[in-house]
Amino acid sequence: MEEIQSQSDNYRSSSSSASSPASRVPSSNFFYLRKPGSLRQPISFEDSPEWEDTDVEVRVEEGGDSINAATTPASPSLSKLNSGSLPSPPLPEGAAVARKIAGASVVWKDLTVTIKGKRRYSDKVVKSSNGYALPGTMTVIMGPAKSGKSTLLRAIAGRLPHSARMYGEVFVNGAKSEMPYGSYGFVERETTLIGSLTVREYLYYSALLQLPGFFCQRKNVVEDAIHAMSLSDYANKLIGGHCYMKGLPCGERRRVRIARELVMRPHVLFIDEPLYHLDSVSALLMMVTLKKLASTGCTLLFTINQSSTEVFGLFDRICLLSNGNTLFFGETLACLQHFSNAGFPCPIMQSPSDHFLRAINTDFDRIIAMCKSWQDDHGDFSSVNMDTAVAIRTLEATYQSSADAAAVETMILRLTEKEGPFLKSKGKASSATRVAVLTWRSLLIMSREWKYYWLRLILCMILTLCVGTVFSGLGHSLSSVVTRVAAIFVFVSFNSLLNIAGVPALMKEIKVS
Ligand SMILES: Nc1ncnc2c1ncn2[C@@H]1O[C@H](COP(=O)(O)OP(=O)(O)OP(=O)(O)O)[C@@H](O)[C@H]1O
Repeated sequence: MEEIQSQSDNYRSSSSSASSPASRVPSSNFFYLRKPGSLRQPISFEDSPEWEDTDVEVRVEEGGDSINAATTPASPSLSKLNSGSLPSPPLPEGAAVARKIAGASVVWKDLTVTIKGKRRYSDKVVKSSNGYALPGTMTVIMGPAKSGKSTLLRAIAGRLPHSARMYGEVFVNGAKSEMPYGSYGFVERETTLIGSLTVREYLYYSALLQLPGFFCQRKNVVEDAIHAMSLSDYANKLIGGHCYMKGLPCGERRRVRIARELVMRPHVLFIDEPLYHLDSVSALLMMVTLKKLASTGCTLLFTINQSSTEVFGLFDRICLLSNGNTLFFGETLACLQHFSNAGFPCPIMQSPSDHFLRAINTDFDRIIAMCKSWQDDHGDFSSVNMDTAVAIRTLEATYQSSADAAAVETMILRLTEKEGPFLKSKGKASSATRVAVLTWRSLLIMSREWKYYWLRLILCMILTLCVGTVFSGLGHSLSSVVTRVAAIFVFVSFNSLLNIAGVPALMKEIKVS
């Protein structure tokens, strides 16, 4: 402990400015952070009056904060869906309504995950993690690469691979049951999109494949999803990105993937790395859009490797992981205070997320060792002048004995002491509908891609001729050459036909749903 203390002091003195830890926590204005304890979202399902899966129209004042009030244009669908409540007075034309989704409280307790390698189960990838995500909030799992972020997210969502073993408990609305189909959405880091459909078409066909009911009812959920993900400007554009078609920008493609899950109107949305490969502007736009979505009541839980200061300021709670260990869980501003208390105050002008990851990412040790001679000549190029392993141990020990950890336990107890309403399954599209959609969509795609289809077919024929020549040159009999060539021809053209028709992507969708 003495070693830790001396290292902490060493770190403190090497940091760029300000001596007292408390004074190092930047003002909320600087980091766009709200004050600790100022979250006013419902803390459990009981506090969420709109539990049933209905929409509530809320008048939005003109000039209201667009981040804090998600608005959708008044549409007949909303009033129809709201039929269980008293009829509301007609809204003026063009008036905006804020849509309320009943989020669900998600709690994970003592969650540990091991993954089976070639022979045996690995060391723990996630170790005794505790935390919770509440309706109307954004909770982020942050940490360096390979720290177990995606594994924790998958474990909470019940999406671990078969090779993984999970210990501990996950509660949804206080109950230990699995989340039924359609009550939650999970957005993978990379999912296949069908390039020759427009955004609207893609979402429409996804809705048809995923939801039961009539075709016309899907239009409303699709329009809502487009609006929620700020995709209105791209709704009629081709997704593209293959067969020489110009694709949508990376940020919009990510938002389309999220919108695809939103057509189910999930209570909880899990997203693995929503900012993956996004530049800073697209990342901010993505986060503002997600913040808007969270403000409608949905519970958002996602992983992030790193973020800018502005983006960091939008998060409500943070779960900081390093090598599977939870170094902090709580409100974002409290995390800054936690680092400060442990002796790692965030230097002025440094992004909190950069600072956290700098302090806990062991890869930096290697870089510093590599640059040692250069560093001697040019002074310290890093604000953290301390063994990362020691920093991790210090932060973990400080967190375990902190009031933050105790507060998390109390909150978990509160959220799990009573079972709330179970989430209901949304039902599935019938097999007949799926077959019809598959056929119709494949025909549509082929009609759009026939040019590329024939191009591939011609390429296949050239390839076949070349292969045939090689075989003939090797002295095979004519009949066997013809047979082989025909087999290759059929195989390659069938394969390209399937690819073009978007069948693999569709099969994946059916499998997931
Ligand atoms: N299916 C799997 N099979 C074997 N090992 C796995 C599997 N999934 C994860 N791991 C291992 O678990 C550890 C944590 O992986 P995980 O993907 O959860 O980390 P991460 O923080 O999300 O990393 P990144 O940001 O790089 O994706 C890694 O060492 C990884 O190799």
